Amino acid sequence: MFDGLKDKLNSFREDVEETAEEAADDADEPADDVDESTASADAAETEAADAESVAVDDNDSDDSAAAAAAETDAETPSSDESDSDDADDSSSGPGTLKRAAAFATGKVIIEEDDLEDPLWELEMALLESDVEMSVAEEILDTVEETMIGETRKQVETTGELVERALHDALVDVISVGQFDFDERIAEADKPITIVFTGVNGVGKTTSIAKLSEYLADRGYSSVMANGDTYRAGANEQLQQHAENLDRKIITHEQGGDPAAVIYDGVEYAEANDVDVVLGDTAGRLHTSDDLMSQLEKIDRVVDPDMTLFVDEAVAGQDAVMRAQEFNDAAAIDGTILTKADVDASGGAAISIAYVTGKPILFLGTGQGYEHIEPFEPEELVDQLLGNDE
Ligand SMILES: Nc1nc2c(ncn2[C@@H]2O[C@H](COP(=O)(O)OP(=O)(O)OP(=O)(O)O)[C@@H](O)[C@H]2O)c(=O)[nH]1
Repeated sequence: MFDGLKDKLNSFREDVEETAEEAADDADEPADDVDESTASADAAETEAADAESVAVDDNDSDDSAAAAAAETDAETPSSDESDSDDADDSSSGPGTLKRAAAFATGKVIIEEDDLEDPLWELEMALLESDVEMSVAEEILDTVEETMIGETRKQVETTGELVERALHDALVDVISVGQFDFDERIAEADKPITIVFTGVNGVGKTTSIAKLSEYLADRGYSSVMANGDTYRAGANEQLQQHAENLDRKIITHEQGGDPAAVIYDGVEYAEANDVDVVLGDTAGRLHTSDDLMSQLEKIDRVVDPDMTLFVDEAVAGQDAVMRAQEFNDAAAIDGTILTKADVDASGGAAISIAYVTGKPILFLGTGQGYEHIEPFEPEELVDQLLGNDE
């Protein structure tokens, strides 16, 4: 699950560790930066250093080459300005002095310049993983804030600092709006009505069945109500799950009023002491306006206790966009993200809560009825950072 994202976060950590090591080496060994003999370099040596400075422009990470180039540039009037600027930054600027002073007292500093490349790489990695833009920016800001200018005793390694920064940044965006689903169910007056929204084919019907089983495991009875009266075959599909699980199902004819079906589900639950009504809805109508006005009608007629949006993790940015649209139209309370077991990117899992302001409550992790897991932000982040092994 989310292995691609996991790899990318890991390479960010390695990048920063490498950069910090180089920075610490520079601070520790200032003598390496300046070789007196270079000051009297003849024309041939100057040429060689110029060649090096070109290489430095191509690859900023070679600080000692930049320092050598700077020294030669100082002696060579024909050198261009930008070369010496580069060198100043990396070898003799106030940053290096500060860093050297900190290092001498057993502390390490990571500066903005050190992080520029790794952060850029991280941003690209997050976007490639389908993390939504505003979410990626929030993560980068938190990581940068945590790391830059942080002077710390060497009891915390760079690796640990990066991990703390990534952990905090990811938990911040993933846990937006989080609440305890089980507690909400336990405390609510029965019957509780939960309506499921989302487009067709993402695992909505299967998720209703899984949730019915999840509730049964916790001692709650449930009835299914098929409010997807639009799609041919929807009754049969939910019926099949109800039969498999031995649950009562309420259906109307195709083309009927979805609000009326779910209303009947509530009446049935009240009359038969059933704890939870699980109401499916259409994932597609003639127009999205029709779809949204249908959801509004269900809201008016049934006043559900919870509206859960269902989408598949593998849809990435599309799932994030749809979550936003459905939330705008029907004020969702949370998301069930299916097919997490076959999603490498993790972008939807990282982005949906931040974008909608409503939490992911469950992950679908397979095709079996037992394959539904409460969403635990801390656990997911530990897993992404490889701390669960
Ligand atoms: N791997 C995996 N497959 C899943 C998961 N959830 C659902 N599926 C599969 O996805 C397919 C579609 O699921 P459905 O529940 O039929 O989809 P749906 O959204 O209800 O479709 P409509 O009823 O058309 O809205 C089925 O083959 C499910 O077994 C999951 O968490 N992981």
